[in-house]
Amino acid sequence: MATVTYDKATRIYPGSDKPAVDQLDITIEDGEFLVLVGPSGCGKSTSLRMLAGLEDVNGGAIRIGDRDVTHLPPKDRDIAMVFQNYALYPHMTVADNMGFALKIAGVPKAEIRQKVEDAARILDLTEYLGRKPKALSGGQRQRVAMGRAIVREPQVS
Ligand SMILES: Nc1ncnc2c1ncn2[C@@H]1O[C@H](COP(=O)(O)OP(=O)(O)OP(=O)(O)O)[C@@H](O)[C@H]1O
Repeated sequence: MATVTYDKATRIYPGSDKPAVDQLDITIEDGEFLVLVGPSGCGKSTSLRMLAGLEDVNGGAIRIGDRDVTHLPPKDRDIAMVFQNYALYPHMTVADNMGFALKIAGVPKAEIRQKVEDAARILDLTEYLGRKPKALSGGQRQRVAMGRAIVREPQVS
């Protein structure tokens, strides 16, 4: 894990005259669990998407540990994120969904199986590993999306 720093980070969407996120200044310490609370449209998702590299930062900077990631592409940031719609692959089982990023990264099959089984135990998903997402409840789908983030053991999740 690592410290995450927003240093007056600002996002102005093209065509908008008002920042969606205006000089956000916050440090999230290594191991700290932070919840962003605020009214709809106040900029919570935009703030997370800036950290993940899915939105341009138009002012200020974002750092992960000592690295300035402000202009790094998402793939170089070592971040995992769970999206609101979970973005699960409908044709894959729960186990394959959870292990997919590791498979792409070339991790050996036995190691993937072990990591997926460990994450499934934590998330109470063991009995669903062979199911497809359409046969799961909303909460179970959400936990699969979390499992997919956990198995990668990223620096930030
Ligand atoms: N792609 C976009 N283009 C232009 N404006 C956008 C875009 N995405 C979000 N916004 C605007 O930026 C502001 C912040 O949106 P954001 O999605 O970060 O809010 P939020 O706090 O996560 O809201 P919610 O709680 O409803 O999910 C809103 O006014 C929204 O309309």
